[in-house]
Amino acid sequence: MHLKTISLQQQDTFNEYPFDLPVIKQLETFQFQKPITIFVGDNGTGKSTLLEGIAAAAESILIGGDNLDSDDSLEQARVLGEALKLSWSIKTKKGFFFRANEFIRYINRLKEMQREAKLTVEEIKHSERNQLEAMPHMRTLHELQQLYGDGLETLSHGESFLTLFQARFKKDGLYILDEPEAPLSPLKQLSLISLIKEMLNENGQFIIATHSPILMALPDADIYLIEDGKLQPKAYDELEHVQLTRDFLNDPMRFLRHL
Ligand SMILES: Nc1ncnc2c1ncn2[C@@H]1O[C@H](COP(=O)(O)OP(=O)(O)OP(=O)(O)O)[C@@H](O)[C@H]1O
Repeated sequence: MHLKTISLQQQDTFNEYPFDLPVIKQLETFQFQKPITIFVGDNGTGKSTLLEGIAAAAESILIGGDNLDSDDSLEQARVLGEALKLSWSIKTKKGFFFRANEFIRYINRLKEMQREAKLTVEEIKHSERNQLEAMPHMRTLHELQQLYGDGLETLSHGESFLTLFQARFKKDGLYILDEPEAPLSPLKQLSLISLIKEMLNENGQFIIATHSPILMALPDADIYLIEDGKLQPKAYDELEHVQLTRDFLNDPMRFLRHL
């Protein structure tokens, strides 16, 4: 465990986003008790906002390796981050903040980088230019290959996501994951659970917002439901996400005939 508590410092005004959100207004101090903390809640309850604020305050890097300052869409997150006070057992700089949309942009950027490097190497090979000019591009290709294997170009978003996670997980990291299930099939969500379990043995800490009943079942996680602006500890079986999914799968028609 790295991050122990987050506290919201006194604000002058609570009538503007993000401070107007009930979950932020009522935050006071929240204590992380276990290496995996899962935030659950209906759409719009503020899970992403909360995670973004924590990521900003923790100075997390984005999955692409940039810091949060480089992303305009995270401006309010930075404001919230400044209002949050964090306490650590040992502060870590390792880990990352993951958001599905940003990840897809990042994967596309990597693929583009690889494509361009390949093209440039080919061009130089078949030209009169000094062949040493190809070196930096070959280095890029080599580095991408080392990190992500041979398949980066052809992997789907879901496949590259897991490859990338595997490549990026480092010992002692703090991982803040906002709906990591987004590109993943149920089977791949199980692979993600297995990866997360491995990282727990490497002293990883995970803070996850999810709608996935599969990820909510991560063993030994603390689950908090955001409801009426409060963060309420819940057992897996008490969660509406789980109950509703279970009931639906048991008898889809029971639900569908009423829609
Ligand atoms: N930049 C913004 N400016 C103003 N309001 C915002 C901004 N970003 C989010 N909100 C509002 O804050 C509320 C909480 O949004 P947030 O994305 O944190 O919820 P969420 O629980 O993650 O939702 P979901 O499960 O749908 O992803 C929503 O009502 C949203 O419209």
